[in-house]
Amino acid sequence: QKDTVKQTQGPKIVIIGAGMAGITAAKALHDKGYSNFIILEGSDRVGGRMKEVTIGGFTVEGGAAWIHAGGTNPLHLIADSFNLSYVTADYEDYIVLDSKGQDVTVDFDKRHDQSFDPAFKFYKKYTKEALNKHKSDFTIRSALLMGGWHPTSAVDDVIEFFNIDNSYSYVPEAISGLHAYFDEPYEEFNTTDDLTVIDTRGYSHIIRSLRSEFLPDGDKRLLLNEVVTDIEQKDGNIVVRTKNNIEYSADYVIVTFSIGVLQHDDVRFTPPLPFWKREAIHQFQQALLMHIYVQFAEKFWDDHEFILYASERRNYFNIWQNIDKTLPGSKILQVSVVGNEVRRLERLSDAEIIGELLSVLKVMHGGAMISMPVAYAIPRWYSDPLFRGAFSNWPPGYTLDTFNGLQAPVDKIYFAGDYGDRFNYGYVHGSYLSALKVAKDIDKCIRNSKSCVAPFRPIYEASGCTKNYNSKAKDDDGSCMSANCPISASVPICYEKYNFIIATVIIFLSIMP
Ligand SMILES: Cc1cc2nc3c(=O)[nH]c(=O)nc-3n(C[C@H](O)[C@H](O)[C@H](O)COP(=O)(O)OP(=O)(O)OC[C@H]3O[C@@H](n4cnc5c(N)ncnc54)[C@H](O)[C@@H]3O)c2cc1C
Repeated sequence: QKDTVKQTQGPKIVIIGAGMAGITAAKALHDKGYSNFIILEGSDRVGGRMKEVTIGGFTVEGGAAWIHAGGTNPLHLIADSFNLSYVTADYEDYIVLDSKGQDVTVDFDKRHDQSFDPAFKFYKKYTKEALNKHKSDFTIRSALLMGGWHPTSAVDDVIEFFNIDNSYSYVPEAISGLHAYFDEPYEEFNTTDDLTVIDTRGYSHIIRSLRSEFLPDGDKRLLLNEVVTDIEQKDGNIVVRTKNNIEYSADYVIVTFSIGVLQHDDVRFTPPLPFWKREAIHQFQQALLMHIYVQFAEKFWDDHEFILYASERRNYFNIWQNIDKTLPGSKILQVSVVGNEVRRLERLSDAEIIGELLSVLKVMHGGAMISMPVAYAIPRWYSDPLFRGAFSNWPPGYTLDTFNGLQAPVDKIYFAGDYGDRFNYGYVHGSYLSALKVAKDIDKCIRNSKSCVAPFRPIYEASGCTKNYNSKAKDDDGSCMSANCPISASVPICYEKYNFIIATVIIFLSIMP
């Protein structure tokens, strides 16, 4: 079965993925007058990493759960237009328990206010200065150390975890100091609020609502269960092939699957993506995060919104959220796990995970007997080949130039997703903003070929090899590329081209008396 979708009106655009980015891009193109697009989605639903799960009759969020930075955030405005229910998250409403079940909130607050907070403020100030002075990147850990924060106890660890790992799903050693934005989204959208979604229709209600504004139910331009395996550029055309062995031809392709999927090479690009693009993809990060939900017959825990566990082992079931507070009567607890711990847990069986959780809850509650949960939900994003993790993150040393390469199209293949906005990466609204930009770029390009995004060329190539640079060069065909050029040379020279001159000079010198 080959290419059953015929070109009807305007250039053919294939959008891969029906999460926030894919649906937003399709809607933006529709709003600009394009109808000849299709959306290929590998799973059986619209929504991507916004996915509700039902536990004991209550709807909770297995993926994205918050609108980070409400205010004038366009996502917040969209949520309101579709009457999404949410409450403002209260990060000040917490209790801290240690491994003897003692309430150590006072110690937590003291260490936080006297030592962590001043160091964190130093970090933020230092970042602004470092950006202004074009200093090189550093890790959050190094800035905290410079600010005088030296964690030495389990309480210190949980202070750090709640404030940093909990936002970025990475340890402070593995997050870019220059580009980890703590304040910027809130300044941009004039707010201090994060909004916790509590809608029985799920957070993904807003994607389905956006979709229904331009794609009626049953519209053949949205195809579910179509896992793309290949994207091939052939004779000026792009062929998108799926696991079902169907080929879709396209003039433009918008890739919206996660940076994790791109990194795992689940989709083969022919010819392979250029080296600068592969660098940009593989050097970025896909953070790992797991929200595990457990429902009990009786509520035995504290009423605070967050219950923090000052565990002797860092990143071991440290952050518990009291869902009973936001969904009264649900008797549900949620625990967040990040990073390598997610890799370990996703390999365990549900029973093993629940066993570990119960042991921790028992310790936190002073050895109390805790009965088995009546229901649970354990979403596994990392091991799902359609996601390969939770959200994108900026690693230390990753430059703005490389980030620009991450956004750049490769010929007529465009990339949109939560890695697509400098100040809002990793968020649902990052995907939204990125998709709007890509739709605009494609529209401009279609209307006037001179307005297409200029081919990306990394700075390191531009500085080393200007005259003889060949953008079509392949990595291994011996063509004149940056790798063959002295990066810091004031006069760019590519060795291959000048090999014969060098050889001639050597022969001449060797035969000189
Ligand atoms: C546990 C967790 C918690 C999070 N918490 C928050 C939060 O509170 N707030 C927030 O703003 N963000 C949060 N995020 C991040 C947020 O969910 C994502 O940034 C956002 O949903 C990404 O949308 P997207 O459309 O770019 O990508 P996706 O939602 O991943 O959509 C891409 C789509 O592509 C499909 N796909 C993948 N591979 C293929 C293929 N080969 N062929 C066809 N289709 C394919 C996928 O099935 C998917 O539907 C969280 C994520 C997770 C997992």
